[in-house]
Amino acid sequence: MSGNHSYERPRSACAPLLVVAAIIRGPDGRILLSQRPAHKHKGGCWEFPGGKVEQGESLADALARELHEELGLSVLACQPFMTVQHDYPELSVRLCFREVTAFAGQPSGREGQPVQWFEPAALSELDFPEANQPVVRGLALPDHWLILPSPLPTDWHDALPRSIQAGATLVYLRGVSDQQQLRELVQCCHAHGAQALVADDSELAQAVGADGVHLRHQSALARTERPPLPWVSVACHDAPSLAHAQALGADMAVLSPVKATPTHPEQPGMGWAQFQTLAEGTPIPIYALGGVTPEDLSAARAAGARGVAGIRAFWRR
Ligand SMILES: Nc1nc2c([nH]c(=O)n2[C@@H]2O[C@H](COP(=O)(O)OP(=O)(O)OP(=O)(O)O)[C@@H](O)[C@H]2O)c(=O)[nH]1
Repeated sequence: MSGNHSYERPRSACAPLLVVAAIIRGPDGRILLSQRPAHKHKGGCWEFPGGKVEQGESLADALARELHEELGLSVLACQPFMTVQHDYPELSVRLCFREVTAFAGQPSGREGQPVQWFEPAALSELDFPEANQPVVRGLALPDHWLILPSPLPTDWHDALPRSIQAGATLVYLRGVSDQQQLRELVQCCHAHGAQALVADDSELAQAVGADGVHLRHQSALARTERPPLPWVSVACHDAPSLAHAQALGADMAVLSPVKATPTHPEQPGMGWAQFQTLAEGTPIPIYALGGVTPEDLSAARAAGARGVAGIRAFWRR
């Protein structure tokens, strides 16, 4: 904690307040949260432990300092998770979330703040600062998103479970028109612990037992309401489509193309810098698509993505 407890928007500059916050998972998968003191901005809300980055301090140093001061923990390893920019009426914040993958010490609220471990599924019931919503939703999503190759490879009975086991626990079942085959694909996803989305059609999703829909670009633009399903994703290419995904109440967006792909070599790709600008302006978990492989996860996270999506590079034959 720094000594300055004021949270008024600085009069001279409107640069967002830079904050680093930690997603700390215990060995049992629960997540550590602390409760903000009543007198502070967003007092009484649960938060991911952290605080303001001081002048000249790196994010890693700020995180290490805050977790030591607030919880008595030493950070041994961490990686970017998501970056969220949010405008409260009274101040703008740029929240850099880091996933702490190794730490030493027993956490305790060293400043008298309540701290508690929560099951990930319990987070959606808690009162968080508004800026945290994309992260709370993002925590329920996987790092990897698999888009089914089309036409469906004949060896899918082996390759789909292998791809899910490699981490793609969200699967977009595209390009399959046969309902019976779609049902089998959904069952295969569920049997291996993955959720399944179908393209655009919520009635079809319900008929085949899928968990949601992925709205293609034009189909999303033609809608004014969110389909009534647990998961809704939207294909986006620019700021207006991301804004529309947000207005629909989508749970996530897939932003493409990040890089040129063999199928669309004429499209140059927006690159990570533009991706970052778009992702940070959008309060929805965003997946990077287009010439991206599972190995791009760190670059994608550093650019504010929740994860990476793809076809061939995510398909394990
Ligand atoms: N630490 C933390 N801050 C958050 C989260 N979400 C969120 O909107 N914030 C906002 O980010 C800002 C962080 O400031 P802070 O009060 O925690 O900073 P600090 O530890 O340096 O405290 P200080 O005021 O005692 O110097 C606050 O405006 C807070 O409302 C979160 O999950 N964790």
